[in-house]
Amino acid sequence: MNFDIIKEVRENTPLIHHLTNQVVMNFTANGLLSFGGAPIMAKAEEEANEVASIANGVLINIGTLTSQELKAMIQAGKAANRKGIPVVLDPVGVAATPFRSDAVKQILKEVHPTVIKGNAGELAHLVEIPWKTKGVESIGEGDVEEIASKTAEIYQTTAIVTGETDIISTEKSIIHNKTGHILLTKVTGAGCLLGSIVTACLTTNHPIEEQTLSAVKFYGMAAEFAASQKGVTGPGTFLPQFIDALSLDADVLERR
Ligand SMILES: Nc1ncnc2c1ncn2[C@@H]1O[C@H](COP(=O)(O)OP(=O)(O)OP(=O)(O)O)[C@@H](O)[C@H]1O
Ligand SMILES: Cc1ncsc1CCO
Repeated sequence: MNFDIIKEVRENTPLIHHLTNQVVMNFTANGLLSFGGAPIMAKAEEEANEVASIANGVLINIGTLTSQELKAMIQAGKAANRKGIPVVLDPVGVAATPFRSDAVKQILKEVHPTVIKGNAGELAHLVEIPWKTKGVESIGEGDVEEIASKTAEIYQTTAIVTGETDIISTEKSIIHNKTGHILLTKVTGAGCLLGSIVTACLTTNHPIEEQTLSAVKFYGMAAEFAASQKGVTGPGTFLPQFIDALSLDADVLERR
């Protein structure tokens, strides 16, 4: 974990253009603000180019996708690629319907994501490995490393597969992260907010292995810290503590 990456995000407050789902917009904006970034939620095709061109990073999350939003995602992703700023793709629920699956194929044809992040079921679908899913959730079991490395290889990107152990695969390396807390699976959008935090970390000037590992590790440490706070008895009491913990220094979380 490279503490400088978290520090740099906070010094620079990168503007992150979110084309994300309706379920998690508010939670994501609050979580990113607490972490030290600047969120803007903008999903109209009419402004996709302009917003992406003033942003430092773009997050594309297809959780509640519509055909109109798909056009905006492609525009914003292409603008980000042209500008050379990071693009993170979170193919939420991609295995659930042909509409989502076709949409992600179209995005991947036109946009090159810096990182593809999702749970095992989502990324397994992208690399045609059979996996059990239930809506937006992954309920299967199997070789998660294979899913991560195939995603990285096929899409020439860095893959993050989230779960009890997060797996990061670049074209050259596989990294494991074990921080996290089971309560993250009991609140909606924990994966979605992580996508935003990963995007913010990608705006710093460090190797991608360090940026992605620092993001997932810090995020898991914040969850562990929040869950250990007095009065946390379940998902509802965990949430505000988690938002608070995202604003802390990494060494404070580590000393827990
Ligand atoms: N069993 C677990 N124990 C600890 N942490 C976990 C566990 N499962 C997932 N996490 C953590 O929860 C966060 C979200 O991962 P998850 O795989 O649940 O995302 P997701 O399915 O995309 O979530 P969502 O769709 O709700 O946004 C990650 O930081 C991950 O490390
Ligand atoms: C529950 C849900 N449905 C579509 S997006 C979303 C948020 C978590 O992925």
